[in-house]
Amino acid sequence: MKTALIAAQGLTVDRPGSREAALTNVDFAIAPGEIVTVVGPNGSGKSTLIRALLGNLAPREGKVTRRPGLRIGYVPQRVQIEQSIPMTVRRFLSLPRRIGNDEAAAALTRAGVGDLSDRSIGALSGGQFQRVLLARALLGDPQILVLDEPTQGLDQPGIVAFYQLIEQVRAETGAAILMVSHDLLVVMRASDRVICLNGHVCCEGTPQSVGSAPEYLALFGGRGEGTLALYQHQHNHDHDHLHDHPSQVHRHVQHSPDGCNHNAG
Ligand SMILES: Nc1ncnc2c1ncn2[C@@H]1O[C@H](COP(=O)(O)OP(=O)(O)OP(=O)(O)O)[C@@H](O)[C@H]1O
Repeated sequence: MKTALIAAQGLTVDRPGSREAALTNVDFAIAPGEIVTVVGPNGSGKSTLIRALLGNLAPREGKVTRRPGLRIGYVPQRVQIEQSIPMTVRRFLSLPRRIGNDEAAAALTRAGVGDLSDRSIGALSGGQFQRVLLARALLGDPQILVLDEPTQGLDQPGIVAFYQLIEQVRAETGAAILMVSHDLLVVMRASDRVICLNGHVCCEGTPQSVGSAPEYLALFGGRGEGTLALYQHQHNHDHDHLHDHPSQVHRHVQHSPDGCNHNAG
């Protein structure tokens, strides 16, 4: 792997205010331009991993290394905006750091919402607001974009459109993408790697081809083709036949004694 932008070795992180681990012995690395999707059920430690990688949470054991001077763009899981406070999109982009009009316009255009600058934040749809958050994360020309469940609350066409946008951002800027999703089945197809978390790294691999699931293509009416993939990871299957299909291989890293309990394939 090219020199990682962010790497972690043997990361064990406690739940806040507790000596109980939210994450145990996690190794992680993301290279420049790579798209990595972290999936896992609720409470599996996805946000904890992101916070530890960003340096916002100190690990009990292990270490995190970030490339010196690394520019990170972060799209948070939830942002509480007081609807009654009148604030335009343009002004929102200047919080907390004042930015110039050209920079704001470029970021909004790149996020596909170049026409929303003067709109009130409170009047945006969920999908528009996500794009404004993305625009804000793009300010400062990040080398890596970190998105914590960015498609939460979007409908399926909205998810497809958002993933297409992210692919475009990667193509145009070369930024690496680290995306978190609680959806165990559907991931962004452009992901170079999918990491399945359940308190530890349960398994990782490439996303499965959506072409193998005609009912899924039917569901999306073709709109998801090339964008979404099913990620199958039954834990009771035979791996031997996968050697003929390298694109379908995933690697089981470690099992907890009581199993991963999230068979979703
Ligand atoms: N502020 C907190 N105080 C106490 N426990 C917490 C706190 N934040 C997270 N935890 C616990 O740490 C564990 C991991 O939580 P985390 O938010 O990382 O999971 P997640 O995979 O991101 O979940 P979700 O999909 O629901 O966002 C959970 O058991 C959770 O209850």
